[in-house]
Amino acid sequence: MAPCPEISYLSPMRIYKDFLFEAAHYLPSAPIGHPNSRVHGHSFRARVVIDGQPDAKSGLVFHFDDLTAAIEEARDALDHRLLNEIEGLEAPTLERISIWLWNRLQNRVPGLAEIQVSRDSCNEGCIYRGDAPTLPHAAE
Ligand SMILES: Nc1nc2c(c(=O)[nH]1)N=C([C@H](O)[C@H](O)COP(=O)(O)OP(=O)(O)OP(=O)(O)O)CN2
Ligand SMILES: [Zn+2]
Repeated sequence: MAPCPEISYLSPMRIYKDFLFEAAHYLPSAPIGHPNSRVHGHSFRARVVIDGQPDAKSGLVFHFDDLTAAIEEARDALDHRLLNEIEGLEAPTLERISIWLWNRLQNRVPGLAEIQVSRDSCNEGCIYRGDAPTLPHAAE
């Protein structure tokens, strides 16, 4: 039977690495006077997930040293910054940060499957799995 094109193949092996960054932002779409419209800071947690099969010889899907190097470059661009000043993050929501990280890492991380960005302090997060069919923007 032919596979259903709407259900993507899920690899049986996933590896991931988490990293933290602290950053300031404001949400330009917030109403004037709302706390979200003023500069404030968050502690963010991000997770980079890779799908793949372990190499027959090395046993590795992707070496964590190489993943760490890619992450460090992206983390350095975010940590202790005003996110709104970063190209592509003019509206720095969890959703936009997830997309930004995906775009930043996809050429350096083979098998990139998912980016998660969360704020543990308020139990909120975003999971992004890369380019997908365009969805309506509920908040616009
Ligand atoms: N869908 C989304 N909604 C909101 C986002 C977002 O990224 N995606 N972001 C915000 C603001 O960043 C807002 O500052 C979050 O505020 P809140 O949930 O009240 O959390 P705190 O400011 O209390 O966070 P602390 O880190 O605990 O100070 C709003 N909506
Ligand atoms: Zn905020």
